[in-house]
Formats: sequence, structure tokens, C-alpha cells
Amino acid sequence: MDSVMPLRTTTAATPTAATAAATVRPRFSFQLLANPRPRKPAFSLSVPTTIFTTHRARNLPQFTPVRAQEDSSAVVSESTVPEGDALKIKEWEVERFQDEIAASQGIKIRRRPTTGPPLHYVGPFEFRMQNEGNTPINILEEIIWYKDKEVSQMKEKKPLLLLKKLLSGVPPTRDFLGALKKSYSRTGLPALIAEVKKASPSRGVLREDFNPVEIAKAYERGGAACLSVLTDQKYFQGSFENLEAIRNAGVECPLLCKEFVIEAWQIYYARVKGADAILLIAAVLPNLDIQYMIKICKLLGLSALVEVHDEMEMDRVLGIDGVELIGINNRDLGTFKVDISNTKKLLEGERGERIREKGIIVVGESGLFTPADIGYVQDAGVKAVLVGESLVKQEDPAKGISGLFGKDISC
Ligand SMILES: O=C(O)c1ccccc1NCC(=O)[C@H](O)[C@H](O)COP(=O)(O)O
Repeated sequence: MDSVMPLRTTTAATPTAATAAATVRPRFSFQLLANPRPRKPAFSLSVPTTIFTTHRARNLPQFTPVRAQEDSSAVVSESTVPEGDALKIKEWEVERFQDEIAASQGIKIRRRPTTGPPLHYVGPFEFRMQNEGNTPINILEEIIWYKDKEVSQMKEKKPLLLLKKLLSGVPPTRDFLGALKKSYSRTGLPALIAEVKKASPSRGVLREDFNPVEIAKAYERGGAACLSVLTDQKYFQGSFENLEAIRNAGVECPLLCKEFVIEAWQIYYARVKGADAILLIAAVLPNLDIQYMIKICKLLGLSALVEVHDEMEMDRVLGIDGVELIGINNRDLGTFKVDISNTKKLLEGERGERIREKGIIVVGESGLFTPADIGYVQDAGVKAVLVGESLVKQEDPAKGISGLFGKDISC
């Protein structure tokens, strides 16, 4: 079958996330490759130019004519696209713009699978997308695609307007960042964010007899400064009910809602469910989204833990206003590889200097099991650590904390 490729493009400047929906639409002309000599322009479609550049390189779908009639040289326009399809095509264009912005910042994770615009007619041709891009590239992308659907459903049940009304009834937040600083000055050791984590994609079920409230209380007894509560159900067997239950059980440690945030709505939801802080993952969120979400966090009295895994993400995040807390994840969320020297690598040289100048608190995350591990990341420059597996697996997680730090850090 013939394939098509762009002959000529006129491009508008790449839009920002905030303006993507309202941006001018570049136009294309296509020609059937079966015809070796350029003929009259065949037809035009309203599609972002960039799709045919980096997205093609990223294995995203390309246009393919599925039924050609005799007169392939006829000039037609998008006005022949039925109205219902036109809206869906526009939505598809905006999504592609968003992916494009993310890709330009080195973000490989796409927000949702590429489905392509709906089947539609363009003059004598009927077009559809080949769904080549609808297999997730790794577990993180799979999680994000599932989250996208989940959040859409949750939003229908609890729209933002309702959440905003509920906000007036929730107790004030506790100072997450303040608790970390206080603990660090008290113990001289990295402040502990102890994670309430039943299972994970990399390790499976970590603890069968999982009682989130009991575990949270044990962590507090053992000297944790703050707690991290996984709320993702499908991949971590967590829940917002766990977060709420811990909050309502009288645990005083500030709580981090460990979620895969892709929309501001989730931040409001977390606040209503008792969170004091929220995780923002740089591998998933473009810079403007992070900046915007940090503002929402401030508005709601929440701290934002912005998580990075490599130098590029760290550099991006250091350029964003308002970042006060950065987590360096030693786990590659795509491959599950854990290497605690990642923390050291990202804090070396000028980067470390910049972080200190900005007064940013750094949290070393994942793969910490021994006092030597804690000492190693402390020497690298962290003032806090986030630990799940090595504590949650202990029969008594409070004693597990003493084991991890090599001493009793409870007051
Ligand atoms: O833990 C995973 O398998 C995982 C997979 C995909 C995305 C995120 C994942 N974990 C989140 C975390 O980074 C950890 O829960 C956290 O840093 C604690 O790590 P650990 O002490 O190694 O349990």
C-alpha cells in the first residue's frame, strides 16, 4: 500500500503547555509516494508539523491511506472532515503537542497511548492512524497510562468544584519540610521518611500481614520524621483509604501522598484525603506542569517533593521556581535497576553547589538497607532519606529503623 509523507510544512513556534490548546495549527501537504514525480498538491490536513519529526523517530504512528479512489490528484481540504470527527482530531492534535513539549524536555514517558485521530475522510481518501505507539515503553509509562484512565473516572465522581468545597472541612496541613529539618538538627542524621508500602512492581508483595495504621504508628515510634503512603492501588496495593486512616488514627508525622500525579485535580484530592505533601515525578511532568503544580501545593499548604533520577531531570528541576525539596531516586523507574551511587553522582560538582546555594533539601530515595548506606548518602549531601522495603519487611518496623541507622533515633 502507498504511504504518505509531508511535502511542505509551515510551522508555528512550539507552544507552551499552557497555550497548546489555543495554538495556531500548522498545515501540511501530503503526496502519495507511489507517484515518483511530485504532482499537484494532493490534500491538506491540520496536523502539528512536529509529529512528523521527532514523533516519527519515537515510533509514533504515521498516516496511512487505507482506501484510495481513482483521482488521487484531486485537491481537497479539511472542510470535508465530518464535524464530530473534527473535534476528536483537534483533541488528538493537542495531545500530540503535549507529548511533543515533553519530548523536547527529554521526557520519554507519554501521557497516554497513541490512538490516532478517528477514521475520517479527506477528499477521495479515507485515513486512519496505524496504532504503532500503543505499547508502553516501560512500567512507568504503563502506570501513567492506567493512571490517566483512573483519574478521568475519579474526576467524574468527585469533580474539582466538589473537592474545593470539601477543603473548608479538612484540618490544616502539617509542615512536612519543617519536620525534616527539625529531625536533621535533632539527630545529626538524615531525617527519615518511612514508606507505608505493601507491594511494588519490582518486588511484588513485601508484607502479607499489612496493617497500614500499625506500620505507620511503629514508624512514628521508631523516630521517623515523616511518612510516605502509597496510594496507587493497581501497582502498589495502596489506597487513599490507607492515607485517610493513618491521618485519622492520630499519627502526627506529616504524610506524603505517594502517587503518580499527572493532573492538578489529584493534588486537591490528596489534600482532602489528609496529605501534607505530594510527589511530583520529573520523568513524567514537563517543567511548566511542575511549576504550576508547585503553586497549587503552596495554595493548599502542601509541600512538593520533586523527584529526579538523572542529571537532565535534576538540571530541569533546578531551573524551576519554588522547588524546595528534591528527591533523588536511586531506582530507575523504567528498568527497576537500583544504584545508590546515583545520589552521589547527582550531587557532585556544580549541581551540588547550586542546590546548597538555593537551600534545597535533598532526599535520597530507594535501595537503602544498612547504616553504611545511610552514611554514604549523607556524605553525598542528603538531609533526608525515603525508605520503604527495608523497613516494611521487618517484623517490628520501629526496631527496623534502629537497625537501619545503627542506633535508636527516636527521641
Ligand atoms: O518500587 C518500585 O518497584 C517502583 C516501580 C515503579 C515506579 C516506582 C516504584 N517505586 C517507588 C519508589 O521509588 C519507592 O517506593 C521508594 O523510593 C522506596 O524505595 P525502597 O526503599 O527501595 O522500597
